[in-house]
Amino acid sequence: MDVFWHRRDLRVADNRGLTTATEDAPAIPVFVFDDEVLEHAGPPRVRYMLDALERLRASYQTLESDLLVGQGDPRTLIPSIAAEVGADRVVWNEDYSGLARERDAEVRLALDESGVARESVHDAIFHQPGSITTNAGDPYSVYTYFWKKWRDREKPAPYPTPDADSLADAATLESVAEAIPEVTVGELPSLSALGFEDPAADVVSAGPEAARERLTTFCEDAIYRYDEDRDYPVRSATSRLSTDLKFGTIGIREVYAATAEAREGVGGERDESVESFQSQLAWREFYTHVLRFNPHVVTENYKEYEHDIEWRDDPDELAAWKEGRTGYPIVDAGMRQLKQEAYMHNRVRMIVASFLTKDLLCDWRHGYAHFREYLSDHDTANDNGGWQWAASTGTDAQPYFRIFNPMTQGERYDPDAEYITQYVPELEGVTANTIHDWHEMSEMERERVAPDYPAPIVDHSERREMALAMFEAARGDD
Ligand SMILES: Cc1cc2nc3c(=O)[nH]c(=O)nc-3n(C[C@H](O)[C@H](O)[C@H](O)COP(=O)(O)OP(=O)(O)OC[C@H]3O[C@@H](n4cnc5c(N)ncnc54)[C@H](O)[C@@H]3O)c2cc1C
Repeated sequence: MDVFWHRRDLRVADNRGLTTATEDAPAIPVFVFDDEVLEHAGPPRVRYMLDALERLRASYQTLESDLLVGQGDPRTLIPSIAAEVGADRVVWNEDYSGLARERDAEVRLALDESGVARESVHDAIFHQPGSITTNAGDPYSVYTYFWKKWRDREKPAPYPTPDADSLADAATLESVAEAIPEVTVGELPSLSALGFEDPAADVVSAGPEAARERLTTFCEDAIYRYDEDRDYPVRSATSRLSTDLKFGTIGIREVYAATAEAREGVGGERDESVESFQSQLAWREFYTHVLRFNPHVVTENYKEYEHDIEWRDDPDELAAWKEGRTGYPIVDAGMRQLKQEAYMHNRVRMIVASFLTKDLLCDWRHGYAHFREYLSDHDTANDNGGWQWAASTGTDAQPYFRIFNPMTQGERYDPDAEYITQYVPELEGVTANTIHDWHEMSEMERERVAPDYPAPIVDHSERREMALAMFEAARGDD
């Protein structure tokens, strides 16, 4: 018998590790609530994860099996479970963050000591770290070159769902749960038992069925206007699959296969649009590779500057940003979408991140920590990549003087201020032109049209100059 250890792959379909584990012998599926991982989690993600686990268990039940659920340290629990069932092998899918890799190395060691074979496979991404490199064999630091190679590599088809015969029966799982006190059959702790409050946000529905529905709906229509519409937050032109991909409730091969099918027989702009979506999947893999080879980026700048960047870090300005009351409408709308939906549109993520780092001159680590707490799709690699890109400390090929103007960004990507007024009710009924001119209006005018909405907390042009000076000092420019 093999043990299959679920982590960020909460599904039975298109799961490479599960296919590997069920190849020669029936497998016993296990999930462990790891205290160390939970320390870094936020309520929206734990909510999604518990719901996804509920559905994972149901999938196993329809296959006449069940899910073993443990709580504690996988370094001891996984070897105990393996010993209890006399496992030939423990199998899992790779996780690429530094914390996960350290833990997995220790689990490997413990299994080696107890003489149980173990195997980990690459599942979450198509092309494993180290497989797409420069001609000199180094990992890419520039996305464009990475993308070209990623695009041209063959993409494997989805793995099949295992059948009932390839899984341990429920009675076998019961006997393990009876023998190990930290393990139950499928019993999931409540959010509060795990130390989390109910999230205030409306978290996206969890599990493979919901993910598949999002994928199907996206591939019917929005994928063909993705290239043109993806930057406009009100146009609903993106897939909303990020939380599903983070928890692996849908496999990357299944996602890609659906996009490849959508591409068949279409030409011109529709074809380009599908490719544009596929290139976002490549960004996800690019940042995974960056994190794998640079685990320090979680806390340190990816890019080296001559001197430390002297961030300003004003606590009141940071609080105004977090609460969505900076007086820059598109920024405030984004920050409020985050709190309401545990999600924010990509264009707006770029705008709020640029605003925090380049207008408030606040260290990207504060923004990253806030996103980590509130996003349901927080993913160390993507979140960190996004923040460091915006802060000019990351892999961006553009230099530090890429500074978004929050007013023109709002005007360009939300011309009718529909997104803004959806999340900033104080501006309801105010014309789009007035909203986009908010920074130029007199105090009296602002008071007249929207008395409850704040004046801009900083002057963008002044702050832009300060940001340039801050980066030039860090570069050691005269
Ligand atoms: C400051 C900042 C923080 C971010 N934090 C995260 C995060 O924690 N988790 C996360 O998944 N994405 C993050 N992103 C990337 C991007 O904003 C989200 O992936 C996207 O908005 C999710 O919506 P979607 O699923 O509808 O995306 P779609 O546009 O439909 O894209 C499909 C998938 O491709 C991947 N993807 C898309 N854009 C990117 C990107 N720029 N970088 C990496 N992967 C991408 C995601 O898995 C996404 O689900 C961040 C971006 C920025 C600028």
